[in-house]
Amino acid sequence: MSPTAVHFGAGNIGRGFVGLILHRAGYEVVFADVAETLIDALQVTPSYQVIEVGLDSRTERVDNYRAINSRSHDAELVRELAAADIVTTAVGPTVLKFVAPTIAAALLKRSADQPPLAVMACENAINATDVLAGHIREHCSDEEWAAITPKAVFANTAVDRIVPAQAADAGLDVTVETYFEWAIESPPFGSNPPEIPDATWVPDLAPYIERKLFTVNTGHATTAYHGRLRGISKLSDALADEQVRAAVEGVLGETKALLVAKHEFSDEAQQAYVDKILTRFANPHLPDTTERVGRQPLRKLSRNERLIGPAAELAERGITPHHLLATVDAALQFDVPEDPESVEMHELLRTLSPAEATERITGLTPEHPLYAEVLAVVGKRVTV
Ligand SMILES: NC(=O)c1ccc[n+]([C@@H]2O[C@H](COP(=O)([O-])OP(=O)(O)OC[C@H]3O[C@@H](n4cnc5c(N)ncnc54)[C@H](O)[C@@H]3O)[C@@H](O)[C@H]2O)c1
Ligand SMILES: O=P(O)(O)OC[C@@H](O)[C@@H](O)[C@H](O)[C@H](O)CO
Repeated sequence: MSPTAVHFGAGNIGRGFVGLILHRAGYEVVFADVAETLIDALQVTPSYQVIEVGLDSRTERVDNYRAINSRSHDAELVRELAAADIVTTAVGPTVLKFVAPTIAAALLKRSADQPPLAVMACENAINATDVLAGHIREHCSDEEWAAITPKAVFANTAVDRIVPAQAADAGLDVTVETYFEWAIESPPFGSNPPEIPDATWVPDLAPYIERKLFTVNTGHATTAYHGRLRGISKLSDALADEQVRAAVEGVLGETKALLVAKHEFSDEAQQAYVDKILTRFANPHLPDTTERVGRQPLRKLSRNERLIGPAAELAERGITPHHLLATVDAALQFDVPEDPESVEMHELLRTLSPAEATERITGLTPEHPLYAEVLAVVGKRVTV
């Protein structure tokens, strides 16, 4: 019988990356999602395709999965999780708090004789699994938490594969880039890591997740926000624009300086990583958009995220990150009525003073060396 992995979030990265890699590793994947139509489709469709586009394009078929509606079938999901080998998430960092109660209930129900459940959040955020574990902790009494901890292994991960929003007529099939990396910290598992041949096991995740978030995602966000300001919709077209490209190379030069100073990456190795990423963004076969990549600007402008995170650390080292500040300015102008965070951001810029908006949006306070620079940028966009 196959081992079982329950995966929360059957969206783009869920089907196009985490589900695929777990399937390849021999797991029966149980997708859990709140989107009824998606779950209904998975329940009646025995397989879907992952279409990798770019150099070495190929198509893979994923089958041997089941699907559970996590909104209407929580009890069934708790039973499934209590018996599973792995649980992963790709729901978005702000949604982790909503899946935590179900995982907490399953761990309480799980027999102490079973091997521990491997818990791995696959979100674009630093230490997302620790955040999930924190939410699970909030749902437990001290006694319950003490009973749960031997029954789970919490491991942080960094996932990297560009999976754009899919065409309306794609069904369950997912178009993705050919590149992928799933880095998982190995120490929490001791000598017993789960069998996932495509994973990269690392002794310390911090350099990997920071390099990923502050290079791939900082560069991506910069392409999206500057591209959108110039009226460009397709991500690869945005990077082809001379001014956008200069902005992206500027921010990646700044984050390179930080990453090289902070971690054991040489200048050459980090530049090679940057160059590779720029070719990934430029992939013309990938139908990615500035709207998707810029989504949820309040999350992206928050204190430890891809823009303010590295900018703040550079300022703490005495460097003014002019290019990152220009991207913060472009992000504050991201105006997409269908994106609730974009709407909320403009509401904040309409109703708060520059100081209030700076603290509320970026989490920076007046003592921080970056504060004055960011206040000046926010001040230009406040319309009170
Ligand atoms: N798309 C990418 O290129 C990519 C790459 C790496 C990491 N990520 C990260 O993966 C996560 C998901 O991104 P995505 O692009 O797949 O988004 P997506 O919107 O395609 O998928 C998210 C899925 O989560 C589901 N969901 C929302 N709330 C839920 C809940 N309470 N319980 C269960 N399911 C719920 C949604 O219905 C949706 O199907 C994000 O953290 C993102 O940053 C995305
Ligand atoms: O998913 P987000 O909103 O955090 O960021 C948007 C994109 O930058 C992101 O999804 C990338 O495509 C992905 O992180 C590549 O690995």
